[in-house]
Amino acid sequence: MSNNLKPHDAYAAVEACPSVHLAKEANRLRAETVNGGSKLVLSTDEHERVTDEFRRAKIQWISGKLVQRESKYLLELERKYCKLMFNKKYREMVTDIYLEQAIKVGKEIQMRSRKRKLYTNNGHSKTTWNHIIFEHPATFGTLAMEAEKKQEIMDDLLLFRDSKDFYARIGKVWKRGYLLYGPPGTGKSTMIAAMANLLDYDVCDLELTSVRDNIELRRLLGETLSKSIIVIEDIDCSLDLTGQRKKKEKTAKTNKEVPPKDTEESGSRVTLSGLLNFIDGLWSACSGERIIVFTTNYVDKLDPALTRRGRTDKHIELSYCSFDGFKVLAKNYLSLDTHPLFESIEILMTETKIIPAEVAENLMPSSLKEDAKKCLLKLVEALKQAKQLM
Ligand SMILES: Nc1ncnc2c1ncn2[C@@H]1O[C@H](COP(=O)(O)OP(=O)(O)OP(=O)(O)O)[C@@H](O)[C@H]1O
Repeated sequence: MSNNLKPHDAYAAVEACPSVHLAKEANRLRAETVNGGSKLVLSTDEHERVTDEFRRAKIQWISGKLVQRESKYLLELERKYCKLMFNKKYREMVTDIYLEQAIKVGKEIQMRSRKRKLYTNNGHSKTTWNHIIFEHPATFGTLAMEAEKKQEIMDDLLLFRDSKDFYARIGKVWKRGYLLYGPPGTGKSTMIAAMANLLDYDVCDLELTSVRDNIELRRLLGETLSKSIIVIEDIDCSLDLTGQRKKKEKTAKTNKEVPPKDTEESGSRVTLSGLLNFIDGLWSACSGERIIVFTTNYVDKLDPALTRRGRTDKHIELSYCSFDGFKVLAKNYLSLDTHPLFESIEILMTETKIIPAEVAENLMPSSLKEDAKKCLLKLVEALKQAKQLM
C-alpha cells in the first residue's frame, strides 16, 4: 500500500532543495550550458518517476506542475512540485529522517555546483555590494611559504569550517578573524584567494574608504552571507583612530607602496569603534560561518583594540621569500624541482631579502625564447642587486 506525502511537505522539501532530484537517479541526461560553460545536468520530465532507496524503503519522486490561471489577465502561473510515494510503514522515517537527509544532500550539491562570487562595495554602486564571479587560481599549493606554516594555516581554516557544533556548544558566534601582515608583495592578497578556494567561500572585499559612515558599514556587513570571507585590506591606511582615511598608492608594475601624497578626505565617518562594534556585537545577529581578514603592511601601527585575540584570532606574518618559498615558485613557474643554479640562489637568499612578488616576476618567462635557465639567471641578478643595496 502506498501513501502520498502531503503536498505541502513535498513542496517544502523541494523548495528548500530545488536540486534534490539531481542527486537521484534520473532517466534523462540533458546537456545544458550553465554560465557559459557546458555542463551535464540531470533533470526529470513532468510526471517522470525517479526511485530512490533509503534504509530499505523505496521512495518515488514524481515531478509535476500546477498551473494557475489568472482569468482576468489570462496570466498563467506555474508552480513546480514533487510528490513522494512510499509504503506507509515508512512514513515516520521518511518525514523525520529521509527528507532532512535529502535536503542536506541537495544543499551540498547546490554548494558544490554554485559559482563563487567576489563582492565589492567599490563598483558602479558604492552603497551596495556588486559582484563578479570569483575565479582566482591561487591555492595553498601555489603559495610560496614554508610547508609547515602553510599546513598550520590550512588546518586552522578547516577546523573552523567544520566546527559548527563546537561553536554552538560553547555559545560563540561561528566566526574567525585573521590578521595578515607583512611587506607589500609578500602574498597577503594571494593568501586570501587561497583561503577562499580551500574553504569554497565567497569573498567580500570591503573598501572602507568608500563607506560613508558606521550605519552604512553595519548595513553592508549585515548583508554578507554565510560562507564568506570579509576582507579589509590595508586597514592601517583605510582607517585610523581619528576616523581620517587615506589611500595608499602603489605603482602598478612593481606593486610597491608609495607613501601617500595627499590625505584624501572622503567625507566618510567610519570609525574604529564602529568597526569593532560590528566585530564584537552586531556580528552575533548574523548567522555564522564568516571569516574576517584584515591585512596591513604595518602591524605596529594598528590599534591594540583591533589586534587583540577574539577580534583577530590568528595573526599570520607573510615575509620575505625563503628558499622553501622560492622552490614552490620555481616548481609553479618553471616546473623545476632542482637545478644547478639553486645552490647559488639559496646562498644569495640568506644574504639578502627579496619579496616573493619579485621572485615570481623574475621567474616568469617574458618571451617564448626565455628558458628556465635564463629566468633563474635573472633572479640571481636581482638577488645580487638587492644585496648591493643593503
Ligand atoms: N607568497 C607568495 N606566493 C606566491 N605568489 C606570490 C606570493 N607573494 C606574492 N606573490 C606574487 O606577487 C603578486 C603580488 O602579491 P600580493 O598582491 O598577494 O601581495 P600583498 O602582500 O597582498 O601586497 P600588498 O601588501 O601590496 O597588497 C601576486 O599576484 C603573486 O603573483
